[in-house]
Amino acid sequence: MNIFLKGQSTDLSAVLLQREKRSHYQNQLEQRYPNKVVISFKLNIPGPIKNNDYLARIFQTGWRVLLSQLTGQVIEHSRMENALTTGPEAFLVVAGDLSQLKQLTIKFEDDFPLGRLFDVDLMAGKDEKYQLSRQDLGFAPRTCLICDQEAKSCIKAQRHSLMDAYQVINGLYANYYQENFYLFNWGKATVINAALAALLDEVTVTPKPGLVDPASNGAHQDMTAFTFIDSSLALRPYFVRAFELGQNFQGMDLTILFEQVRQAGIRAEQAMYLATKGVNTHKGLIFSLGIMVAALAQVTKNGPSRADRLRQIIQAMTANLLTVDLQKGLANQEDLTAGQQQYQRYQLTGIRGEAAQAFPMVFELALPFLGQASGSDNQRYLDTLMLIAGQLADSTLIKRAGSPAILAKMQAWSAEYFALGGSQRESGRTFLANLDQDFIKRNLSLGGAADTLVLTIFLARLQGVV
Ligand SMILES: CC(C)(COP(=O)(O)OP(=O)(O)OC[C@H]1O[C@@H](n2cnc3c(N)ncnc32)[C@H](O)[C@@H]1O)[C@@H](O)C(=O)NCCC(=O)NCCS
Ligand SMILES: Nc1ncnc2c1ncn2[C@@H]1O[C@H](COP(=O)(O)OP(=O)(O)OP(=O)(O)O)[C@@H](O)[C@H]1O
Repeated sequence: MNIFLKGQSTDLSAVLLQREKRSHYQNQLEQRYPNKVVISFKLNIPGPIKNNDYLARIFQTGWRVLLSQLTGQVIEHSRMENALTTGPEAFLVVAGDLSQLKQLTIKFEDDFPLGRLFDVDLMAGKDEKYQLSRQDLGFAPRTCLICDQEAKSCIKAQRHSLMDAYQVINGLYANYYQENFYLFNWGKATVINAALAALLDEVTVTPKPGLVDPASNGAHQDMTAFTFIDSSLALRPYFVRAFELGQNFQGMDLTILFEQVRQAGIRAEQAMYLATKGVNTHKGLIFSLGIMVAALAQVTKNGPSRADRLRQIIQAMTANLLTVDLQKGLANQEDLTAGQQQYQRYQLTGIRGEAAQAFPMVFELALPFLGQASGSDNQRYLDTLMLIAGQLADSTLIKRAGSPAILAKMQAWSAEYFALGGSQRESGRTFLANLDQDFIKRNLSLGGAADTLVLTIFLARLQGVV
């Protein structure tokens, strides 16, 4: 893959002019916010092509990652220019200590896999040291993209060809956005924020067939979008707990970690019912997102990791799940849950099967799709939801329809939606609005697909692709 085949060329004079503009703007910001730190954030791409869809994607990913590292720091102002042929660039004004912030941005440039493609500059007006260099803080100067020498000396000596640089950048791009994607060792605050944001994102997506959204409570009489807000916030301590359980777990037998999360999940269900006055808003997600958060914390506890390792942890955690819940469980219980009934009647494993296979719908279908989808966030999420709904054995949908025959119909509705252009076209949007009305009339809902979308958004946020 070569990401430099498209895009408008720029030239040295445009680059120099833009540098002037940046420096002018940075000074203006310094005057306006004399006690704050001004961060200038841009890509650092050699050659004439400095902006195109691929480079913009890298930029957005980096921006997301940087912002997520700044959680807790007050951001006073930000500005972003995406469309410049000289490359996308952005500014942030942040409250905080200059040297701490500099360390954070050095970590971003050095440890984040796409970080070497960025240039992050910091300035603080009041500080004695107006700008800090890497060397001031005891860090080595930036190394060249291609070899281990100092970047400045390679540039000066013109040691490498542009093609060599392109090859490295193409490699970084392919490596980062591949299916087996990179997982940064995010830390608790970032992961919990991503989980809560994903819950709130999903309920905000409109119009979803039969589901609760801000415009309609769909085929759910007992809840509105507000109920989901209350429920999401009530789950915060549970996700913190799930993260801590995952991070602290030491043993070899990961089914024990799963049991610990499940115990916490049972308490979280009570917290949910208390917050929603007895309504089931997030039962499925207490289970699936709890597993995901704990597994992520476990797999990144000693440093960055990758999606396939995360999936291995999830599989190991849930190794006994189907046997315990669906085989032994059925023999001992009188009141079977919807999921258990569906296993008994149709051998469908539902949410437990998804978890035991480490969420193939999320990792193999929805995430790669969302990463490439275009349009507004709402459009990308609607398309992703409809893609999931066309393929998932959603136990909520089956329960409400009274038969798994609904799955073939759902597959056909999903295919029709995409044939009509999906969220990008008026015809697709009209189809979806009608489907929503139809679902409401027939009391159908897509609870499992909605949950799968939440898991997808959670990971996409951490990956930086939304
Ligand atoms: C496994 C869970 C989700 C219960 O499943 P149950 O059989 O009651 O319900 P059911 O199968 O209908 O699904 C529950 C929810 O999962 C979601 N869902 C449904 N189908 C799917 C699917 N194919 N993929 C992903 N999510 C799905 C929906 O939101 C649905 O409402 C969980 O609540 C549980 O383990 N309950 C037992 C008590 C417990 O241990 N609680 C603590 C939970 S950690
Ligand atoms: N935006 C959403 N709107 C509605 N349901 C959602 C939404 N997002 C996720 N869901 C999931 O759908 C489930 C709700 O489905 P449903 O109302 O059929 O479940 P139930 O409470 O088990 O059944 P019933 O309401 O028939 O007693 C929730 O547990 C939740 O996980």
